Amino acid sequence: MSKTEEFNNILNAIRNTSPLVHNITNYVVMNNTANALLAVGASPVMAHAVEEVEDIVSISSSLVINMGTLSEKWIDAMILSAKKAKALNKPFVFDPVGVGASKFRSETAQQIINAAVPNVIRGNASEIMALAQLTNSAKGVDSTELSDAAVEAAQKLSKELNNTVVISGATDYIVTGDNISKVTDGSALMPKVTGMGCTATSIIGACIAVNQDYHTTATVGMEIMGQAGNLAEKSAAGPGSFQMHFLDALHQLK
Ligand SMILES: Nc1ncnc2c1ncn2[C@@H]1O[C@H](COP(=O)(O)OP(=O)(O)OP(=O)(O)O)[C@@H](O)[C@H]1O
Ligand SMILES: Cc1ncsc1CCO
Ligand SMILES: [Mg+2]
Repeated sequence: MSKTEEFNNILNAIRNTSPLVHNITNYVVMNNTANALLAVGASPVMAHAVEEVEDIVSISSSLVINMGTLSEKWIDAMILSAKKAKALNKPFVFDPVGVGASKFRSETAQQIINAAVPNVIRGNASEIMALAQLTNSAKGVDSTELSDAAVEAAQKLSKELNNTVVISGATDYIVTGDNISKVTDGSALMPKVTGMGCTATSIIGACIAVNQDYHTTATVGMEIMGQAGNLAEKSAAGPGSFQMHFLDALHQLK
């Protein structure tokens, strides 16, 4: 199947089936990511109470865990829901926001991965490098280039966990073992709006809900972000209007 066919199939499947995507995400981006999921055609639910997360996982088509604004109860909910997703074979994507910035975040990321290996992990280059160091007993990354070092780290992680690892940035790298895809679409205004990375993770959540070829679906997720970014940039005057036009672009994507 061509890249365009894959893109169309996955986007159409999201629009035709409106998969329920369960998000445990951070206070900063909850509204943005829920709106982005609606705009792309999915159905978001944000739920983080320990009393209900297992029920919500059970009725959802995929799970997104984002550790942006952690606290103890939320971590309990993340672990419960990750285990439930694994037990029910529900696709699960993890965003290790700020891993490496504090001991608390690093320990939490490790705990979540230990509870259930995410089918896809999406982070920026420094997060993916920090995560690879956590799970990795070997020392040092030889490359001097940040992106090369991050890709090497992603490959190590992906091979260790037997999953797909996405590094976002001006160029996105989607890494599944030795299989590496790149997405170069997108706008320089994207890192000027908070939570575009979190949005990327939730969009991947919508894609993996409809197709479990994780390398392909994660790549299509980043391609959706990139193409919507290209479109939004045409009408945006700055980060504020970009954010609005980005939602419209997700809705208008062909
Ligand atoms: N310079 C850039 N040019 C084009 N696209 C970019 C650029 N930087 C980031 N992006 C895109 O922006 C989105 C978010 O990626 P980024 O790496 O900024 O995430 P992040 O650091 O996790 O963000 P946040 O933590 O604010 O959610 C991705 O879709 C990525 O492709
Ligand atoms: C700014 C910020 N701080 C914690 S989570 C978050 C949203 C982007 O990841
Ligand atoms: Mg992020």
